[in-house]
Amino acid sequence: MATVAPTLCAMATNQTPVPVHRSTVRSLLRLWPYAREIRWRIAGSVTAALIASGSVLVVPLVLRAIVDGPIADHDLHALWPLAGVLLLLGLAEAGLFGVRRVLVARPLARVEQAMRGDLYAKLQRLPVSFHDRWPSGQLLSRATSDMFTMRLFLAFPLVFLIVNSLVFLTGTVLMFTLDWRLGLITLLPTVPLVMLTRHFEGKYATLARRAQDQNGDLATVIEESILGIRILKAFGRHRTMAERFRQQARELRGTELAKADQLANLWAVIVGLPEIALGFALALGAVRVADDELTAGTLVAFLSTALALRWPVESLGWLLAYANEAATATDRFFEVMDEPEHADQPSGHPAEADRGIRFSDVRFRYPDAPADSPDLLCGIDLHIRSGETMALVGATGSGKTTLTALLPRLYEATGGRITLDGTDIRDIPRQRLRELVSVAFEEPTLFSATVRENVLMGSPGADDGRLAAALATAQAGFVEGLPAGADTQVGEQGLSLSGGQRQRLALARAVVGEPGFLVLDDPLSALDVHTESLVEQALRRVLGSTTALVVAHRPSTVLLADRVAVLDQGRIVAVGTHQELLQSSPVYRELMSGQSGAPAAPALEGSPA
Ligand SMILES: Nc1ncnc2c1ncn2[C@@H]1O[C@H](COP(=O)(O)OP(=O)(O)OP(=O)(O)O)[C@@H](O)[C@H]1O
Repeated sequence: MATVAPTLCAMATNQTPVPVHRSTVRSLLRLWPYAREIRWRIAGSVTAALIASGSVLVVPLVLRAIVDGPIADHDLHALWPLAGVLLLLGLAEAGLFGVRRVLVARPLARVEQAMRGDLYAKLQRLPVSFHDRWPSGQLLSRATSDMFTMRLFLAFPLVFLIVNSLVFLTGTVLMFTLDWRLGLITLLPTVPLVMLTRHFEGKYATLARRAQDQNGDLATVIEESILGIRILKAFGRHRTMAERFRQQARELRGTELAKADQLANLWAVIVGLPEIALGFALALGAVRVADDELTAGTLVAFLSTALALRWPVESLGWLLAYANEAATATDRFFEVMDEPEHADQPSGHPAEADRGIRFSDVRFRYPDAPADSPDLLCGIDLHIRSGETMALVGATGSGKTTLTALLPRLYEATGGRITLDGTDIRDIPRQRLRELVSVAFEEPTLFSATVRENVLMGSPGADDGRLAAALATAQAGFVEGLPAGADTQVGEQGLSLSGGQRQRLALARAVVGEPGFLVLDDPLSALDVHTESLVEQALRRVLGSTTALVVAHRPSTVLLADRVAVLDQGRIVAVGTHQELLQSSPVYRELMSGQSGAPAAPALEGSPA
């Protein structure tokens, strides 16, 4: 038995991530590693769109030939071949735009799949502390709407930003070739347009980012409302939640309207200025045709070219807007992908010879804990001998769940070391560590899958015999009564099962792999007294062949353990058998008498202690 005097933990500082700002182009360039695989297809798509758009620019030249030739000469026979050329140009344009779409549609779906797969894998690898910080809706919107925005950018705006710029340049050269004076007039609005789009880009990028973040917040509210629907209804809080939803939706609508406002202003200028310039060019052109300085055919060709350039210029507004949205979506995607993962690095400490689980001067604080608050765990020293079951007791909020989460490295200890059979857990590859250490938490999470899949998650290779044994240990006989037995689908988060049933399946999942080390966080809390005692009997057999740490809120759970450790003010203040602690530890006595947030204990006669 050991008793340690509690002392207050030292303060530590909080860390917050620093946001990174990039230009639109730099952000979009980060998509290259994904787009590289289909670069030839994108190039093919650009080429097809370029030829199709180029064919539009040939039309004015054919028109000039028609006006100055067959029409001026009243020669109908010469008209038909030229009309045929116009028809062929139209067909080629339509066909090539179709080819462009075919070239990229499927490969881009693969790119999106790869990016989403990488994001999902990254989310799986990131530590629990990351998931504590990020609302799930923000992650959801990154994996869905942002992904869609990036794919659409690669499919359409990227291609047409390149194609339309080249068409604009070629068309401008053509207009200057036809008549440089008219060309100059038509080109005049370019200068104010360039300045305006630069100004627009900055403003629109801010709004696009805000809208995407608000989308994520909205997704969080919806997700919480659906997952927590029972609580909301039970407490009559659905109206409050609905108001929160409406508020978020209003904010998002406001931002979307502000975006539309910006785009409308830009569009008005982009469409308006060139039209005015074209009006002047038309007036000057008509005067010059009247003065015989220009042929009517050339004027028609010039005006058709200018009109053909309307689409490349007008599309600029929304192409830029879309590029901005894609850039912010890319930033949001890489904000997650850039998050550091904890590497499985060797600690450099020599392996200890002692077996079992050993916590040595282990410290921990949550990353988002207030800077002036003390560490939650501040020097945990505890040895659970090999094959021993140790109960962990402490007042509510004392950090018991947190301490157990350090063992499978769901959180990283901020100081000290934890060893399994003498090996520092940081020296054990994460995958292997989680095979060695099985966990069942107080709040049992089940996935939308069959009972079998949920339980075998704890040991993917296990056969039906092991599954049946684990279900028997957890007294989960109710599974046989389910419509398809172990192959019955349990709903999202197992909502179709009762709390006690879910808890038993989570327990079965923890024991199915016959783990060397077992961590149970109050595993029997949702069971009725009869089932609890049956599970205890079966669990005792499992605990006999493993080294276990069991968080105990109830005296009956303490009975499962060989020894008990008392957690108080961030430290283990006493370790011993139940009887020893009742005599020597005032904190334990207080906890067991139910005066410190823990349930009252009977005398616990007959305890294994
Ligand atoms: N993810 C988190 N981020 C920040 N603080 C947390 C987080 N999880 C828990 N805490 C805080 O850490 C403290 C200890 O929590 P923990 O769940 O470990 O206590 P516990 O002893 O298991 O409590 P209980 O007996 O009620 O289950 C609490 O004050 C809690 O608010």
